[in-house]
Amino acid sequence: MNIFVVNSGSSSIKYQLFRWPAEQPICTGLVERLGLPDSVITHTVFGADEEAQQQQQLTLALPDHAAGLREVVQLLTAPKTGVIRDPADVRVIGHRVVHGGEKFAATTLIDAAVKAEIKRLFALAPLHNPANYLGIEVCEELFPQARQVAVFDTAFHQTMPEYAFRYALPAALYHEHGIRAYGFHGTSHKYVAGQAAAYLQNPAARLVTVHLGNGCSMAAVQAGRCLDTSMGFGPLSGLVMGTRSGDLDPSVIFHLVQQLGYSVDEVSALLNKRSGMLGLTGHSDMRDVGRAVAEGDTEATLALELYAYRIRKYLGAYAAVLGGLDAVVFTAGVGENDATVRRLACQGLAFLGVQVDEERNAVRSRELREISPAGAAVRVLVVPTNEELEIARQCAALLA
Ligand SMILES: Nc1ncnc2c1ncn2[C@@H]1O[C@H](COP(=O)(O)OP(=O)(O)O)[C@@H](O)[C@H]1O
Ligand SMILES: CC(=O)OP(=O)(O)O
Ligand SMILES: [Mg+2]
Repeated sequence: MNIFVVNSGSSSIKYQLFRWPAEQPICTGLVERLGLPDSVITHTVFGADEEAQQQQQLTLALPDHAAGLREVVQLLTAPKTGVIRDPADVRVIGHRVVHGGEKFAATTLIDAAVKAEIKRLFALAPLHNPANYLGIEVCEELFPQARQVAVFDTAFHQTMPEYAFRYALPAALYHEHGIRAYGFHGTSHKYVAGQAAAYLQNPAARLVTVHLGNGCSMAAVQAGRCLDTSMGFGPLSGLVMGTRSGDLDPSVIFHLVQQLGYSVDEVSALLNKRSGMLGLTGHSDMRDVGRAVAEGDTEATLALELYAYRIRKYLGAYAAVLGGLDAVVFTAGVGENDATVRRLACQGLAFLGVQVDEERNAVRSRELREISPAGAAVRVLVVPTNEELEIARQCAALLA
Protein backbone atom coordinates (compact mmCIF):
# COMPACT_ATOMS: atom_id res chain seq x y z
CA MET A 1 0.00 0.00 0.00
CA ASN A 2 1.13 3.57 -0.69
CA ILE A 3 0.45 6.49 1.66
CA PHE A 4 0.81 10.03 0.33
CA VAL A 5 1.29 12.84 2.86
CA VAL A 6 0.55 16.49 2.11
CA ASN A 7 1.79 19.24 4.40
CA SER A 8 0.36 22.48 2.97
CA GLY A 9 1.80 25.64 4.51
CA SER A 10 0.83 29.23 3.90
CA SER A 11 3.11 29.54 0.84
CA SER A 12 4.53 26.06 0.42
CA ILE A 13 3.63 22.40 0.13
CA LYS A 14 5.77 19.58 1.52
CA TYR A 15 4.86 16.06 0.39
CA GLN A 16 6.10 12.53 0.79
CA LEU A 17 5.03 9.17 -0.64
CA PHE A 18 5.62 6.06 1.50
CA ARG A 19 5.51 2.37 0.75
CA TRP A 20 3.58 0.87 3.66
CA PRO A 21 3.93 -1.00 6.04
CA ALA A 22 7.68 -0.83 5.25
CA GLU A 23 7.62 2.92 6.13
CA GLN A 24 9.88 3.28 3.11
CA PRO A 25 9.95 6.76 1.54
CA ILE A 26 9.51 6.50 -2.24
CA CYS A 27 9.80 10.19 -2.97
CA THR A 28 9.61 13.51 -1.20
CA GLY A 29 9.40 17.11 -2.27
CA LEU A 30 8.83 20.74 -1.57
CA VAL A 31 6.87 23.33 -3.54
CA GLU A 32 7.93 26.86 -2.60
CA ARG A 33 7.03 30.42 -3.53
CA LEU A 34 3.43 29.54 -4.45
CA GLY A 35 1.63 32.51 -5.97
CA LEU A 36 4.84 34.01 -7.41
CA PRO A 37 5.97 33.80 -11.05
CA ASP A 38 9.02 31.73 -10.10
CA SER A 39 7.62 28.94 -7.93
CA VAL A 40 10.08 26.10 -7.36
CA ILE A 41 9.41 22.37 -7.03
CA THR A 42 12.23 20.23 -5.63
CA HIS A 43 11.34 16.58 -6.14
CA THR A 44 13.53 13.78 -4.76
CA VAL A 45 13.11 10.12 -5.64
CA PHE A 46 14.77 7.54 -3.38
CA GLY A 47 16.44 4.43 -4.70
CA ALA A 48 16.14 0.96 -3.22
CA ASP A 49 18.37 1.98 -0.33
CA GLU A 50 17.31 5.35 1.00
CA GLU A 51 20.65 7.00 0.29
CA ALA A 52 20.52 6.59 -3.50
CA GLN A 53 18.61 9.67 -4.58
CA GLN A 54 17.63 11.43 -7.75
CA GLN A 55 16.65 15.05 -7.49
CA GLN A 56 15.02 17.34 -10.00
CA GLN A 57 14.15 20.99 -9.67
CA LEU A 58 11.50 22.83 -11.70
CA THR A 59 10.93 26.58 -11.78
CA LEU A 60 7.50 27.60 -13.08
CA ALA A 61 4.59 29.90 -12.29
CA LEU A 62 2.20 28.20 -9.84
CA PRO A 63 -0.64 30.57 -8.94
CA ASP A 64 -1.92 28.56 -5.96
CA HIS A 65 -1.88 25.30 -3.97
CA ALA A 66 -4.20 23.62 -6.46
CA ALA A 67 -1.80 24.28 -9.34
CA GLY A 68 1.14 23.17 -7.18
CA LEU A 69 -0.48 19.86 -6.23
CA ARG A 70 -1.52 19.18 -9.84
CA GLU A 71 2.11 19.61 -10.90
CA VAL A 72 3.26 17.28 -8.12
CA VAL A 73 0.83 14.60 -9.30
CA GLN A 74 2.23 15.01 -12.83
CA LEU A 75 5.70 14.32 -11.39
CA LEU A 76 4.47 11.29 -9.44
CA THR A 77 2.83 9.74 -12.52
CA ALA A 78 5.23 10.91 -15.29
CA PRO A 79 5.68 8.07 -17.82
CA LYS A 80 9.48 7.70 -17.51
CA THR A 81 10.50 9.26 -14.23
CA GLY A 82 7.28 8.75 -12.22
CA VAL A 83 7.05 6.52 -9.16
CA ILE A 84 3.44 5.35 -9.60
CA ARG A 85 1.56 4.38 -12.74
CA ASP A 86 -1.81 5.69 -11.77
CA PRO A 87 -3.26 7.93 -9.03
CA ALA A 88 -5.35 4.88 -8.04
CA ASP A 89 -2.10 3.33 -6.69
CA VAL A 90 -2.36 5.76 -3.77
CA ARG A 91 -4.89 4.38 -1.30
CA VAL A 92 -4.47 6.76 1.62
CA ILE A 93 -3.66 10.48 1.78
CA GLY A 94 -2.69 12.09 5.07
CA HIS A 95 -3.13 15.85 5.38
CA ARG A 96 -1.51 18.09 7.96
CA VAL A 97 -4.29 20.34 9.23
CA VAL A 98 -2.99 23.06 11.52
CA HIS A 99 -6.08 23.92 13.57
CA GLY A 100 -8.45 21.24 14.83
CA GLY A 101 -10.05 23.29 17.59
CA GLU A 102 -11.46 21.30 20.52
CA LYS A 103 -13.38 18.84 18.34
CA PHE A 104 -10.39 16.95 17.02
CA ALA A 105 -8.14 15.39 19.63
CA ALA A 106 -7.30 12.53 17.27
CA THR A 107 -6.56 11.70 13.66
CA THR A 108 -9.80 11.69 11.68
CA LEU A 109 -11.13 10.29 8.41
CA ILE A 110 -12.24 13.27 6.33
CA ASP A 111 -15.91 13.53 5.36
CA ALA A 112 -18.20 16.46 4.63
CA ALA A 113 -18.73 17.22 8.34
CA VAL A 114 -14.99 17.21 9.07
CA LYS A 115 -14.39 19.52 6.11
CA ALA A 116 -17.08 21.89 7.37
CA GLU A 117 -15.41 22.03 10.79
CA ILE A 118 -11.95 22.67 9.24
CA LYS A 119 -13.57 25.50 7.28
CA ARG A 120 -15.24 26.90 10.41
CA LEU A 121 -11.76 27.10 11.96
CA PHE A 122 -10.37 29.32 9.15
CA ALA A 123 -10.89 32.31 11.43
CA LEU A 124 -8.59 30.80 14.09
CA ALA A 125 -5.72 29.93 11.72
CA PRO A 126 -6.08 32.21 8.70
CA LEU A 127 -2.55 31.59 7.39
CA HIS A 128 -2.78 27.81 7.55
CA ASN A 129 -6.25 26.20 7.53
CA PRO A 130 -7.38 27.60 4.14
CA ALA A 131 -4.28 26.10 2.51
CA ASN A 132 -4.87 22.77 4.28
CA TYR A 133 -8.49 22.77 3.12
CA LEU A 134 -7.54 23.47 -0.48
CA GLY A 135 -5.03 20.61 -0.32
CA ILE A 136 -7.84 18.25 0.73
CA GLU A 137 -10.17 19.39 -2.06
CA VAL A 138 -7.50 19.06 -4.74
CA CYS A 139 -6.54 15.57 -3.52
CA GLU A 140 -10.20 14.49 -3.51
CA GLU A 141 -10.33 15.50 -7.15
CA LEU A 142 -6.96 14.05 -8.22
CA PHE A 143 -7.12 10.84 -6.13
CA PRO A 144 -10.83 9.97 -6.09
CA GLN A 145 -10.13 6.39 -4.96
CA ALA A 146 -8.05 7.34 -1.93
CA ARG A 147 -9.22 7.76 1.65
CA GLN A 148 -8.36 11.23 2.96
CA VAL A 149 -7.22 11.59 6.57
CA ALA A 150 -6.64 14.74 8.65
CA VAL A 151 -3.84 14.90 11.24
CA PHE A 152 -4.15 18.02 13.37
CA ASP A 153 -1.27 20.12 14.75
CA THR A 154 -3.42 20.89 17.78
CA ALA A 155 -4.35 17.27 18.63
CA PHE A 156 -1.26 16.35 20.67
CA HIS A 157 -1.80 19.37 22.94
CA GLN A 158 -5.38 18.43 23.86
CA THR A 159 -4.02 16.69 27.01
CA MET A 160 -3.04 20.03 28.60
CA PRO A 161 -4.76 20.61 31.94
CA GLU A 162 -7.41 23.31 31.92
CA TYR A 163 -5.35 25.68 34.11
CA ALA A 164 -2.66 25.55 31.42
CA PHE A 165 -4.87 26.11 28.37
CA ARG A 166 -7.33 28.69 29.74
CA TYR A 167 -6.73 32.44 29.61
CA ALA A 168 -7.75 34.71 32.49
CA LEU A 169 -10.63 36.19 30.48
CA PRO A 170 -14.36 36.14 31.20
CA ALA A 171 -15.36 32.48 31.15
CA ALA A 172 -18.02 33.02 28.47
CA LEU A 173 -15.30 33.79 25.92
CA TYR A 174 -14.04 30.26 26.39
CA HIS A 175 -17.40 28.51 26.64
CA GLU A 176 -19.12 30.40 23.84
CA HIS A 177 -16.24 31.29 21.53
CA GLY A 178 -13.51 28.73 22.19
CA ILE A 179 -10.94 31.34 23.23
CA ARG A 180 -8.19 29.29 24.90
CA ALA A 181 -4.67 28.07 24.09
CA TYR A 182 -4.59 25.23 21.57
CA GLY A 183 -0.89 24.83 20.72
CA PHE A 184 0.61 23.84 17.36
CA HIS A 185 3.39 21.73 15.77
CA GLY A 186 1.86 18.85 17.77
CA THR A 187 2.79 16.23 15.17
CA SER A 188 6.43 17.22 15.44
CA HIS A 189 6.44 17.45 19.26
CA LYS A 190 4.79 14.03 19.48
CA TYR A 191 7.21 12.45 17.01
CA VAL A 192 10.43 13.75 18.58
CA ALA A 193 9.17 13.09 22.13
CA GLY A 194 8.52 9.47 21.11
CA GLN A 195 11.95 9.14 19.51
CA ALA A 196 13.63 10.66 22.58
CA ALA A 197 11.76 8.47 25.09
CA ALA A 198 12.70 5.36 23.07
CA TYR A 199 16.34 6.46 22.90
CA LEU A 200 16.39 7.13 26.67
CA GLN A 201 14.55 3.84 27.28
CA ASN A 202 12.28 5.80 29.57
CA PRO A 203 8.60 5.92 28.58
CA ALA A 204 7.86 8.20 31.56
CA ALA A 205 10.57 10.74 30.60
CA ARG A 206 10.01 14.41 31.46
CA LEU A 207 10.95 16.19 28.23
CA VAL A 208 11.03 19.69 26.88
CA THR A 209 10.74 19.56 23.09
CA VAL A 210 12.02 22.65 21.27
CA HIS A 211 10.75 22.94 17.66
CA LEU A 212 12.67 25.71 15.88
CA GLY A 213 11.63 26.05 12.23
CA ASN A 214 10.06 29.06 10.56
CA GLY A 215 7.43 28.82 13.24
CA CYS A 216 8.87 27.97 16.66
CA SER A 217 7.30 26.39 19.73
CA MET A 218 8.17 24.40 22.85
CA ALA A 219 6.26 21.74 24.73
CA ALA A 220 6.51 20.21 28.21
CA VAL A 221 5.89 16.47 27.78
CA GLN A 222 5.63 13.82 30.47
CA ALA A 223 5.11 10.14 29.66
CA GLY A 224 4.18 11.11 26.10
CA ARG A 225 1.48 13.59 27.19
CA CYS A 226 1.69 17.31 26.60
CA LEU A 227 1.33 19.40 29.78
CA ASP A 228 1.96 22.85 28.30
CA THR A 229 3.11 24.52 25.11
CA SER A 230 4.26 27.99 24.10
CA MET A 231 1.87 28.67 21.21
CA GLY A 232 -1.67 29.57 22.18
CA PHE A 233 -4.94 30.53 20.51
CA GLY A 234 -3.05 30.91 17.23
CA PRO A 235 0.51 30.12 16.16
CA LEU A 236 1.79 33.53 17.27
CA SER A 237 2.66 33.44 20.98
CA GLY A 238 5.75 32.14 22.75
CA LEU A 239 9.14 32.01 21.06
CA VAL A 240 10.68 34.50 18.64
CA MET A 241 10.19 33.07 15.10
CA GLY A 242 11.33 33.76 11.55
CA THR A 243 8.70 36.44 10.92
CA ARG A 244 6.41 36.20 14.00
CA SER A 245 6.89 38.17 17.21
CA GLY A 246 6.11 35.51 19.81
CA ASP A 247 5.14 36.79 23.29
CA LEU A 248 4.12 40.42 23.43
CA ASP A 249 2.21 42.56 25.89
CA PRO A 250 -1.26 43.08 24.31
CA SER A 251 -0.98 46.79 25.20
CA VAL A 252 1.42 47.11 22.27
CA ILE A 253 -1.51 46.32 19.97
CA PHE A 254 -3.70 49.04 21.51
CA HIS A 255 -0.87 51.52 21.15
CA LEU A 256 -0.30 50.59 17.49
CA VAL A 257 -4.00 51.05 16.73
CA GLN A 258 -4.88 54.03 18.92
CA GLN A 259 -1.70 56.10 18.78
CA LEU A 260 0.07 55.04 15.59
CA GLY A 261 -2.98 54.57 13.35
CA TYR A 262 -2.52 50.91 12.39
CA SER A 263 -5.56 49.04 11.13
CA VAL A 264 -6.27 45.61 12.61
CA ASP A 265 -5.13 43.96 9.35
CA GLU A 266 -1.90 45.93 9.48
CA VAL A 267 -1.25 44.82 13.06
CA SER A 268 -1.86 41.21 12.05
CA ALA A 269 0.51 41.49 9.07
CA LEU A 270 3.10 43.20 11.29
CA LEU A 271 3.06 40.52 14.01
CA ASN A 272 2.77 37.52 11.67
CA LYS A 273 4.87 38.51 8.68
CA ARG A 274 7.22 41.37 9.51
CA SER A 275 8.34 40.68 13.07
CA GLY A 276 10.53 38.02 14.69
CA MET A 277 14.04 37.71 13.27
CA LEU A 278 12.95 39.47 10.06
CA GLY A 279 11.81 42.53 11.99
CA LEU A 280 14.87 42.60 14.23
CA THR A 281 17.54 41.94 11.59
CA GLY A 282 16.04 42.09 8.09
CA HIS A 283 16.54 38.32 7.75
CA SER A 284 13.98 35.61 8.52
CA ASP A 285 16.33 32.74 7.69
CA MET A 286 18.61 31.83 10.59
CA ARG A 287 21.48 31.10 8.18
CA ASP A 288 21.41 34.74 7.05
CA VAL A 289 21.24 35.90 10.68
CA GLY A 290 24.29 33.74 11.44
CA ARG A 291 26.22 35.32 8.56
CA ALA A 292 25.30 38.82 9.76
CA VAL A 293 26.48 37.96 13.29
CA ALA A 294 29.78 36.66 11.88
CA GLU A 295 30.22 39.98 10.04
CA GLY A 296 29.85 41.85 13.33
CA ASP A 297 26.28 43.15 12.85
CA THR A 298 25.29 44.25 16.37
CA GLU A 299 21.51 44.17 15.69
CA ALA A 300 21.80 40.57 14.50
CA THR A 301 23.84 39.69 17.59
CA LEU A 302 21.18 41.21 19.83
CA ALA A 303 18.42 39.38 17.93
CA LEU A 304 20.17 36.04 18.40
CA GLU A 305 20.52 36.73 22.13
CA LEU A 306 16.83 37.63 22.36
CA TYR A 307 15.86 34.46 20.43
CA ALA A 308 17.94 32.24 22.74
CA TYR A 309 16.91 34.07 25.92
CA ARG A 310 13.23 33.40 25.15
CA ILE A 311 13.94 29.66 24.77
CA ARG A 312 15.90 29.70 28.04
CA LYS A 313 13.01 31.32 29.91
CA TYR A 314 10.60 28.65 28.68
CA LEU A 315 13.10 25.91 29.61
CA GLY A 316 13.08 27.22 33.18
CA ALA A 317 9.29 27.49 33.17
CA TYR A 318 8.83 23.96 31.83
CA ALA A 319 11.32 22.51 34.32
CA ALA A 320 8.89 23.88 36.92
CA VAL A 321 5.83 22.51 35.06
CA LEU A 322 7.40 19.04 34.89
CA GLY A 323 8.92 19.08 38.39
CA GLY A 324 12.35 18.33 36.94
CA LEU A 325 13.82 17.37 33.59
CA ASP A 326 15.13 14.19 32.00
CA ALA A 327 15.95 15.65 28.59
CA VAL A 328 15.77 18.70 26.34
CA VAL A 329 15.11 17.89 22.67
CA PHE A 330 15.99 20.25 19.81
CA THR A 331 14.34 19.78 16.42
CA ALA A 332 13.29 21.36 13.04
CA GLY A 333 15.40 23.44 10.64
CA VAL A 334 17.14 25.64 13.21
CA GLY A 335 17.09 23.19 16.12
CA GLU A 336 18.66 20.41 14.04
CA ASN A 337 21.27 22.53 12.29
CA ASP A 338 22.28 25.54 14.34
CA ALA A 339 24.83 24.69 17.04
CA THR A 340 25.14 28.33 18.16
CA VAL A 341 21.42 28.59 18.90
CA ARG A 342 21.50 25.34 20.88
CA ARG A 343 24.53 26.49 22.90
CA LEU A 344 23.02 29.90 23.69
CA ALA A 345 19.61 28.41 24.53
CA CYS A 346 21.18 26.18 27.21
CA GLN A 347 23.68 28.73 28.50
CA GLY A 348 23.63 29.32 32.26
CA LEU A 349 21.31 26.38 32.94
CA ALA A 350 23.91 24.12 34.59
CA PHE A 351 22.06 24.72 37.89
CA LEU A 352 19.17 22.75 36.36
CA GLY A 353 21.56 20.07 35.11
CA VAL A 354 21.30 21.31 31.51
CA GLN A 355 24.69 21.53 29.78
CA VAL A 356 25.95 21.35 26.20
CA ASP A 357 29.27 19.73 25.28
CA GLU A 358 30.98 21.92 22.65
CA GLU A 359 32.49 19.08 20.67
CA ARG A 360 29.32 16.97 20.57
CA ASN A 361 27.26 20.03 19.71
CA ALA A 362 29.47 20.78 16.70
CA VAL A 363 28.85 17.36 15.08
CA ARG A 364 26.71 17.67 11.92
CA SER A 365 24.47 14.72 11.26
CA ARG A 366 20.94 13.80 10.21
CA GLU A 367 20.68 11.22 13.00
CA LEU A 368 19.43 11.47 16.58
CA ARG A 369 22.40 12.54 18.71
CA GLU A 370 23.26 13.54 22.24
CA ILE A 371 25.02 16.87 22.82
CA SER A 372 25.22 16.96 26.63
CA PRO A 373 28.43 15.83 28.34
CA ALA A 374 28.74 12.18 29.38
CA GLY A 375 27.02 11.63 32.73
CA ALA A 376 24.99 14.86 32.58
CA ALA A 377 21.93 14.99 34.86
CA VAL A 378 19.74 16.18 31.99
CA ARG A 379 20.37 14.79 28.51
CA VAL A 380 20.31 17.29 25.67
CA LEU A 381 19.34 15.68 22.36
CA VAL A 382 19.04 16.68 18.72
CA VAL A 383 16.23 14.66 17.14
CA PRO A 384 15.41 15.22 13.45
CA THR A 385 11.67 15.65 13.10
CA ASN A 386 9.63 13.85 10.47
CA GLU A 387 6.09 15.22 10.46
CA GLU A 388 5.30 13.37 7.23
CA LEU A 389 6.28 9.97 8.66
CA GLU A 390 4.32 10.67 11.85
CA ILE A 391 1.27 11.64 9.77
CA ALA A 392 1.60 8.44 7.69
CA ARG A 393 1.85 6.34 10.88
CA GLN A 394 -1.25 7.95 12.31
CA CYS A 395 -3.14 7.32 9.06
CA ALA A 396 -2.08 3.67 9.09
CA ALA A 397 -3.06 3.29 12.75
CA LEU A 398 -6.47 4.86 12.13
CA LEU A 399 -7.25 2.62 9.17
CA ALA A 400 -5.82 -0.60 10.65
N1 LIG B 1 22.10 24.83 8.31
C1 LIG B 1 21.24 25.64 8.92
N2 LIG B 1 21.65 26.47 9.91
C2 LIG B 1 20.79 27.29 10.53
N3 LIG B 1 19.49 27.35 10.26
C3 LIG B 1 19.02 26.56 9.30
C4 LIG B 1 19.85 25.65 8.58
N4 LIG B 1 19.08 24.98 7.70
C5 LIG B 1 17.82 25.45 7.86
N5 LIG B 1 17.78 26.39 8.81
C6 LIG B 1 16.62 27.15 9.28
O1 LIG B 1 15.46 26.35 9.28
C7 LIG B 1 14.35 27.13 8.90
C8 LIG B 1 13.29 26.28 8.29
O2 LIG B 1 13.01 25.21 9.14
P1 LIG B 1 11.84 24.18 8.81
O3 LIG B 1 11.74 23.26 9.96
O4 LIG B 1 12.04 23.62 7.46
O5 LIG B 1 10.63 25.20 8.83
P2 LIG B 1 9.14 25.17 8.33
O6 LIG B 1 8.70 23.73 8.33
O7 LIG B 1 8.44 25.98 9.36
O8 LIG B 1 9.14 25.79 6.98
C9 LIG B 1 14.91 28.14 7.92
O9 LIG B 1 14.20 29.32 7.97
C10 LIG B 1 16.33 28.35 8.42
O10 LIG B 1 16.34 29.48 9.26
C1 LIG C 1 1.59 26.20 13.06
C2 LIG C 1 2.85 26.75 12.51
O1 LIG C 1 3.39 27.70 13.01
O2 LIG C 1 3.34 26.09 11.45
P1 LIG C 1 4.60 26.53 10.58
O3 LIG C 1 5.79 26.54 11.50
O4 LIG C 1 4.69 25.41 9.56
O5 LIG C 1 4.29 27.86 10.00
MG1 LIG D 1 7.39 23.03 9.77
